[in-house]
Amino acid sequence: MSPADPSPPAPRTPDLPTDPSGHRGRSTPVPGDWSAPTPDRPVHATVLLPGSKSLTNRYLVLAALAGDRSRLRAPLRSRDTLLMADALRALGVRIDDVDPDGDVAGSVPDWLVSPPEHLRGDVRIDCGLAGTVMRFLPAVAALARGPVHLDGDPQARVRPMGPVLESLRALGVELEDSDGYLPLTVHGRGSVRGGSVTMDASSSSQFVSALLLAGARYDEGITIHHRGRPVPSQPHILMTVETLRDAGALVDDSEPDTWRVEPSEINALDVSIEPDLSNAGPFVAAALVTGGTVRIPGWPQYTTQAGDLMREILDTMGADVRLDRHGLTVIGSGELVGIDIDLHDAAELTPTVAALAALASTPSSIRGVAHIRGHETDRLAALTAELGSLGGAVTETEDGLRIAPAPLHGGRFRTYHDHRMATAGAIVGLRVHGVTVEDIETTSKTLPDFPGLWAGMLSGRASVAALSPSEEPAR
Ligand SMILES: O=C(O)C1=C[C@@H](OP(=O)(O)O)[C@@H](O)[C@H](O)C1
Ligand SMILES: C=C(OP(=O)(O)O)C(=O)O
Repeated sequence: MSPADPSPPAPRTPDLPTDPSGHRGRSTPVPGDWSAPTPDRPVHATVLLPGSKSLTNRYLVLAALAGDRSRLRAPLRSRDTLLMADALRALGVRIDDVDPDGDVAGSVPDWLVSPPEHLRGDVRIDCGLAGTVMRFLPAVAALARGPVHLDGDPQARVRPMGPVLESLRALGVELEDSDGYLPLTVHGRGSVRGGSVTMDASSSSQFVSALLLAGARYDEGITIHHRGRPVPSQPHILMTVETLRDAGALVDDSEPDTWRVEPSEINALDVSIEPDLSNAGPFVAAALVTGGTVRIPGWPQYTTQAGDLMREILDTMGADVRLDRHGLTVIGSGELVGIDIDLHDAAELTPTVAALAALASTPSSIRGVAHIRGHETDRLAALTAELGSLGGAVTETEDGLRIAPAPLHGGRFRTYHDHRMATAGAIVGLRVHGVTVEDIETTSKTLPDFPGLWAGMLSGRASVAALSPSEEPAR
């Protein structure tokens, strides 16, 4: 549990959910909306999920800064990782598709990443709405030779970046920003002095990860001290530390709120990317909601992914959850109870847990996630508005949500350019007829073809294999 987590600095102009008609409650479906399927029987499926966004983008950055060519096996190819790859290509990194070794069913090409001798400047980088791109790349761009301009989607311009930018300045980097936000220009000089810096990382763990990932290549390495309210999403910092160690960097994370990376070469990597466990959330949730069975092959037995917390969440909310060396199996009983949980360490799961909570038979409380007001949208306001518009009894608190049981009805679920809002709408639709989701394509931020995967899970098509009855784990 994290200590009380009142609001960290809010995004500049929060993308507050407002209905253009000025009305709360049911809004009318719009042509092009996605009709969330409501299955008439329990789901029984094995779902092959693509790689982790967070691991793919960390390994891409490290491979770009390495001394030799790296191989990323089964990387995620979604908007966030393709933007990262394109940004690194613009800086002079070569990234080629190669066939994976062996004929692995459902596999995607590997990436071979060849770093240039020097990163080049005079380039423009589109960050889209990717926190990992907009936060990680300024620290990399500082090593380029020449100016690097970064901008993104209109919603990206309100996501906080100030602490990472101020820290770079303190480490000797020249940059022009928009008062702590995109757009910005980093004037790369080919090297960065580095050293010690104190920052407030209470609005995003990505500020710490950004400096750590590039810090081994700074002349004096980097030491980061955090001062402020607790840093959220801490498993993501451990992920950064472990990926750096995979690349041979010396990292000291033994002191709370302090991280040190020694200056060193970054070794070439040959790594397999784990499936994305946060993206697995809505799929394993389907077992709980429908009283079925969903199996995710390749769910790691050890991981730094925050999404691994789904196992505990589903167990608490009523599922039978089994992890073995083949992967994860979640078996729903038809019962779905509420949860009282601090999601400070796994904040990106909030929309999934909130959707489950709205379907639960007892009340729920989600705490410790004030900072997700600066995620893709103000997720606390968005979830309150959208679950509420379907009849949900949702109260926004200073650092989370309280959700009481209430009969839900169909209606339009707006998504605010937020992939996890879209998948939250899909979860509710599993049990509530007539839910339509606005802009389902926004899921492509971290998941290629979510509608296809979802339909496949419900019907046994595509890259999803229905379990034969003999394979079904005993209840
Ligand atoms: O470093 C990363 O890959 C991420 C860190 C977390 O960000 P916050 O610390 O801003 O929550 C997480 O929510 C995000 O989805 C991915
Ligand atoms: C917060 C998220 O993304 P980002 O990496 O853009 O911060 C998320 O994926 O839930």
